[in-house]
Amino acid sequence: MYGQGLVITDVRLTPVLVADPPLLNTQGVHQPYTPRLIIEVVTAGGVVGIGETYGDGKYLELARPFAERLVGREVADLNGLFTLADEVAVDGARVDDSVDVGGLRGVQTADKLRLSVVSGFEVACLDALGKALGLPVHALLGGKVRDAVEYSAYLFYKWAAHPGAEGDDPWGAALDPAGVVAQARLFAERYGFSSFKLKGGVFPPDEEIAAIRALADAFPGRPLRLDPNGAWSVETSLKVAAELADVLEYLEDPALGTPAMARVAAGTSVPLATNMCVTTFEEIPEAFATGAVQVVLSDHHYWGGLRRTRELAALCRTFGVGISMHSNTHLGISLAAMTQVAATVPALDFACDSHYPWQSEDVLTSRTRFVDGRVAVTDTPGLGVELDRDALAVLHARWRDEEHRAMRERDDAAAMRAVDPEWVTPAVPRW
Ligand SMILES: O=C([O-])C(=O)C[C@H](O)[C@@H](O)C(=O)[O-]
Ligand SMILES: [Mg+2]
Repeated sequence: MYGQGLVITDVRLTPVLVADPPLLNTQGVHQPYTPRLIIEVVTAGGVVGIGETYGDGKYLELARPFAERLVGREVADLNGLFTLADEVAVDGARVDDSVDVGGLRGVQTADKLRLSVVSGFEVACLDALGKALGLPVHALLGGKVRDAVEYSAYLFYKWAAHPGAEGDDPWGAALDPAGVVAQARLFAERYGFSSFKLKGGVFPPDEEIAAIRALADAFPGRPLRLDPNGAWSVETSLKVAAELADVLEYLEDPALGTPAMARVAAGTSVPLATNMCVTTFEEIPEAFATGAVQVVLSDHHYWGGLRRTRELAALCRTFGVGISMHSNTHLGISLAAMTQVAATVPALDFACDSHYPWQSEDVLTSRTRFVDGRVAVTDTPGLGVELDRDALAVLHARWRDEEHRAMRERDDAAAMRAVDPEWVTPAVPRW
């Protein structure tokens, strides 16, 4: 025991549904609302630490028994979170080796499910510990090596609005090269981003090549990335890589799985990045030994938190592999967590991904700002952000609302069936 004040006396779990625009990916389209889980860890000393993670049913059913076990432990016992997680049984039906349908996030193992839950609690414990000690989270991780973290604009093909919605959303449609460039200009104007990632795998590769070319013309010399989420064959990947070699900073998950990625890597000088074939420590040896990836896009949610992200960074550095960050739909708590850990990683050579600009709603008292494409690293104790309980209540009420029950599970293919009743998740490779 370090001190009675650090003992966890209560854990609050609040699932929420967050508005999400109709962003297209190779599996379908984002639903109007997406689930997230907000975690609050309360200490005997009266400090509340906050964390955030995925909110679909398979995460909630692990988070609840995990939260019960946490009461009586200390927020400083971060290593203990992992042994505790092993005690929580994972329903075998939730686990298979296929790519996670909703999230395009690589394999779905029991361990990875557990880690995705632990990560939210680890962040909440770090926030509480930092607040109790008067230290920012980055100091608990060893200290920041930069004062701001650079993010990249995350461009999506999208419809003007969700089916049945009244009027267009503030972003409008982006379904061709001109639409993609217009969206990129909005990102550059509103947030100052200077690198751009396009979510691909939506249209035939030639159309996506044209979109990247249009971006290269509109933003000469800026880093560009294309990510079809494994939708292409090795041959198609090599063709796209050859056509865009002069403008791509990297190609992200062009083909599915480490062997296919290794074959692509062997045939191109364009670096390959992944958040699909290397998403667990177990997948690293094969991928690094075969040269399948040159950049790993970490996601602290599924790697098991901020300290595990630093372990991953050390491994990448050892093997000469770059590191940056993947992002899925997330709120400001996770953006703060990403920023705090990214601030501590020495060789962060690529702007990180963030969906945050697409999220018009948040559970914080003030939205986090991007200035010149960067988020400032705060020295405020903990994560440096504050929960807005009213906003949390509103988003939770939506989650409870029977009308939105179907949205509690993210399912991009189901959302697509609203306009194309025949739609099923496409077989891979799609092209
Ligand atoms: O590969 C990626 O970067 C992602 O998986 C990010 C998101 O899942 C994105 O594809 C999405 O939400 O449609
Ligand atoms: Mg990706």
